Amino acid sequence: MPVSSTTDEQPADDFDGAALPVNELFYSLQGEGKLTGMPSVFVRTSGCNLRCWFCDSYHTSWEPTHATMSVDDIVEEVQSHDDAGHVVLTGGEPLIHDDAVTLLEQLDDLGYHTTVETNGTIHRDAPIDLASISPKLASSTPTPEKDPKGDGEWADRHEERRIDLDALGALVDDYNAQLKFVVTGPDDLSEIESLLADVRSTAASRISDSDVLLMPEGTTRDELDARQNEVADLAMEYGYRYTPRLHVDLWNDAPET
Ligand SMILES: C[S@@+](CC[C@H](N)C(=O)[O-])C[C@H]1O[C@@H](n2cnc3c(N)ncnc32)[C@H](O)[C@@H]1O
Ligand SMILES: Nc1nc2[nH]cc(C(=O)O)c2c(=O)[nH]1
Ligand code: SF4
Ligand SMILES: [Mg+2]
Repeated sequence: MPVSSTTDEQPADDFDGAALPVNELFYSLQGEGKLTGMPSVFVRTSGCNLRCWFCDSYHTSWEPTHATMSVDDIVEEVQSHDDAGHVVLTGGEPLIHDDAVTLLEQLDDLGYHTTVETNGTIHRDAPIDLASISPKLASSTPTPEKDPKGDGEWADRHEERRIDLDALGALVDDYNAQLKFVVTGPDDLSEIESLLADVRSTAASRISDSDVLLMPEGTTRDELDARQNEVADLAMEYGYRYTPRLHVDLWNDAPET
C-alpha cells in the first residue's frame, strides 16, 4: 500500500467511523521476538508519543506520514493476504489510537493471532495475543548530538515519557508478553536489570528471563554486523534471550519488509 504524503500525526478524528492513520500495510515474516519467522501481515500506524533517535520507522515518528484508512478497509486488506493467520499491529506507537482497539477486536473475531508492538507507555484493554513490549532505555533519548532532525528539542519529553511502570505492569499482567530491549552496548544492561526489578515488583504475574529479549540496535546489515555478536554475548552472560532482526538480515532496510 502506498504511503500518502500527508504529514498530520494526529489520529483520524475527522473520519466517519473507526479509522486509523496507516503508514504502511504489508505481508512479511515476523522479524523480531519469539515469533520470528512467522508469516504475518503488518499494519503500521503513524504517530508516536516518543522520539527515539534510532527509530527505524522515521516516517511514523519524526516526520509522520499516513493515509487514513477505515478499520473495515484495513481488515479487508489484511484478509487479501489469504495465507496469513498472524497480524502485527505496530507503528509509530499503535496504542495512542483509540481505534486500535476496534481493529484488534475485528481481527480477533476473524480468528487472527494478534501481536502488538508497543513501547509500553500505554495500556489498553483489547484482544492481544502477544504484547511485544519494547521499553525505551536512556540510550534511546534524542540528545542534541543524536537528534536526527533538530537540536534535542524532544529530549526532555522523551525522557519524561519513556517509562511508565503502571502501564508496563498492567500490560505484563493482562497479556502474554515479551519484553524486547533495543541494546546499543554493554552499558544498557544495568538499566535493563534495574527496570526489570521495578516491573517485577509492580506486576502481579511472574516475568521469566526467557520472556526478556535483547535485540541489537541497527537498521542496516552493516550496523547489525557491527553490534550483534556483542549483544549475543550479553544475552548469554545475563541469561536473557537474543532476538535477531531477521527482516534486516533478509531485506536490509527496504520499506514494507
Ligand atoms: C518502530 S517500533 C514501533 C512500535 C513501538 N513504538 C515500539 O517502539 O516498540 C518497532 C520495533 O522496532 C524497534 N526498533 C526501532 N528502531 C530500532 C533500531 N534502530 N534498532 C533496533 N530496533 C529498533 C523498537 O524497539 C520496536 O521493538
Ligand atoms: N519483518 C518485520 N518484522 C517486524 N517485527 C516488528 C516490526 C516493527 O516494525 O514493529 C517489524 C518490521 O518492520 N518488519
Ligand atoms: S517508540 Fe517506537 S515508533 Fe516511537 S520513536 Fe521509538 S522506536 Fe520509533
Ligand atoms: Mg520495523
